[in-house]
Amino acid sequence: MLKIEKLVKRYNGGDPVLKDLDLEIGGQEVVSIIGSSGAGKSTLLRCINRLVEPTSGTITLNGTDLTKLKKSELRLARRRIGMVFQSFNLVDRLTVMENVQSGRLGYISTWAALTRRYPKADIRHAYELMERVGIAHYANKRADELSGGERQRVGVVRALMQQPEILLADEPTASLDPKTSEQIMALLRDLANELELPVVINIHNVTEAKQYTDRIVGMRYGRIIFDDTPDALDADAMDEIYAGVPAEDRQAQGAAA
Ligand SMILES: Nc1ncnc2c1ncn2[C@@H]1O[C@H](COP(=O)(O)OP(=O)(O)OP(=O)(O)O)[C@@H](O)[C@H]1O
Repeated sequence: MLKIEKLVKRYNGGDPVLKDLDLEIGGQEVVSIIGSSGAGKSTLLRCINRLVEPTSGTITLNGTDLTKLKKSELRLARRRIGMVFQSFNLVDRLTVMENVQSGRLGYISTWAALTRRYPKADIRHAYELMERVGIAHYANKRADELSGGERQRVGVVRALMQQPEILLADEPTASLDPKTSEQIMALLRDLANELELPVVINIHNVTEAKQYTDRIVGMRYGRIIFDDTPDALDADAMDEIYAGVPAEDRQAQGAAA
């Protein structure tokens, strides 16, 4: 269970970009966060793993208040939070297996990692996950030899290797073509169910959010103004979330649905 209470974020003492935000995410829910550019979606996601430091408020993951952790404790806590990125964030010159094993960095010794002496159990687990997402045959290929969709599958497996308690995905499909994008969304949804893992996806494409996620959180100016099932996201709710965004831009974001 992730519980966010009264979260505030100001960058450099400026106006708050997250304003007393409350949010609870539990179980194997797949939650999408939508909202126009600048609404605070990325800031919210990055506060959860403290890539961005919250100004005030609490973020509790299964009983641990992440906002109170010191640096050394934070390193351990970050293992519990998997992250998938828009630009995949792979090391191009490393193989798929090496990239995937970097998800274990918080668990194994630096020496083992540097010499690529991965524990047998980690190799077995990596193969299982790579099989599951369809990239096992690429284990020894360099990451930069893969397509975007394949690279994102590597990113997903790397995050799952951490055995996280929650998976955060920051616009995971924004760099992909529409068909591949749908495949990755379906994969995230299915993995959430199979692994009983909550997944939070920051996404611009509202059509995909509606199709592949259980719950939609709509943000505007640093506040949550919609939190409901995809069916409840009607034209009025869309107008409220995207007020002022020209219709053609909503269309471009898939937000016309
Ligand atoms: N490092 C930063 N320093 C100062 N201001 C920032 C920083 N990062 C984000 N902001 C500001 O915080 C606000 C929220 O930005 P954020 O990136 O969280 O929005 P978003 O909803 O994810 O937007 P997008 O969909 O365009 O990624 C914006 O006004 C942005 O300019």
